[in-house]
Amino acid sequence: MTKETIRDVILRASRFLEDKGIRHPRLNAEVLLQHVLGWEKYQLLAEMHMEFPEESRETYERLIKRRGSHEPLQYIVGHQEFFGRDFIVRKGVLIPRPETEILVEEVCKRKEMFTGHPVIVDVGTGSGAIAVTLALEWPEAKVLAIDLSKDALLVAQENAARLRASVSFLQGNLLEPILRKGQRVDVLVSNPPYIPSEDVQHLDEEVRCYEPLLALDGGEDGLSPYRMMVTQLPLVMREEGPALVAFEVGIHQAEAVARLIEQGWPPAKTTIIPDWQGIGRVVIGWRESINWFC
Ligand SMILES: C[S@@+](CC[C@H](N)C(=O)[O-])C[C@H]1O[C@@H](n2cnc3c(N)ncnc32)[C@H](O)[C@@H]1O
Repeated sequence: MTKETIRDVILRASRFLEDKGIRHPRLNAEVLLQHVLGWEKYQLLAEMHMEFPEESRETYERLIKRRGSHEPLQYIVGHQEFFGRDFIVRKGVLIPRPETEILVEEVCKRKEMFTGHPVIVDVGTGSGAIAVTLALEWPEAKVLAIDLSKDALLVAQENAARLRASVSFLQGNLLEPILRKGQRVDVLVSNPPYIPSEDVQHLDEEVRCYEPLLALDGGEDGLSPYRMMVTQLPLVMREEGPALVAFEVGIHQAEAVARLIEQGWPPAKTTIIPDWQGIGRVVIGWRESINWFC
């Protein structure tokens, strides 16, 4: 009997994944095989006609079955790239999304507003993608990161350690740990749960059945976490000097969140940053430096 080549096995796995309704089945089949064999993409392409290594068959078929049940690829391989760095992810923590890179980019663009060692807080840190990236991209800053979920904080701490980022992690409800410490901050950044409760049931199976509900459900209209945080802005933002708030928001939420910031934290100005599809994705609120001697 002729043995199967790597290409044969990939094609069979792709067909299986396609039947299960997985988007980009071939890419998924290849990435999972690279993961099992510990190979780079170029090695896989170069060795397509090689005989499939029998000792890897059981593991590969098990992973393909998991993917066929719509478990996210990132949970199976255990990592996701964010802002050019590799982050560990596993069940219990949201997989960082490319849209969130816009949030980080917009914060980094505004570094010049601040001098010295500004205090940044990332609320709902999840895998730590935002906090760790900001700590590495803005080394002068002191970065704090909060999450309600112990599981998320464990992953975030692991990511900070692996990527050698200096971040202080706190467990608690939104800004409560900061209020408890009496800490004032210069920059507040957050990608909170923002899906309206009713809409959670309509999310893709991959998200709905595998990613943590705590990371998704933003209450009745999806705006509850913003409302809570905005109410606390006057108590947590530094009283003088420049200050910045940057929120990632869901579809059709940008205007409402901008109004919440303007009303809850006068005299803040706001701007909305669209994503690549033109959807308002990031809301920035800022207060310029107040010169009390003018
Ligand atoms: C949408 S995820 C964002 C994760 C990560 N920052 C990212 O952008 O990939 C929201 C995060 O907020 C956390 N969270 C939800 N409710 C919270 C609360 N009341 N206080 C603190 N964190 C909360 C969740 O555990 C989750 O990690």
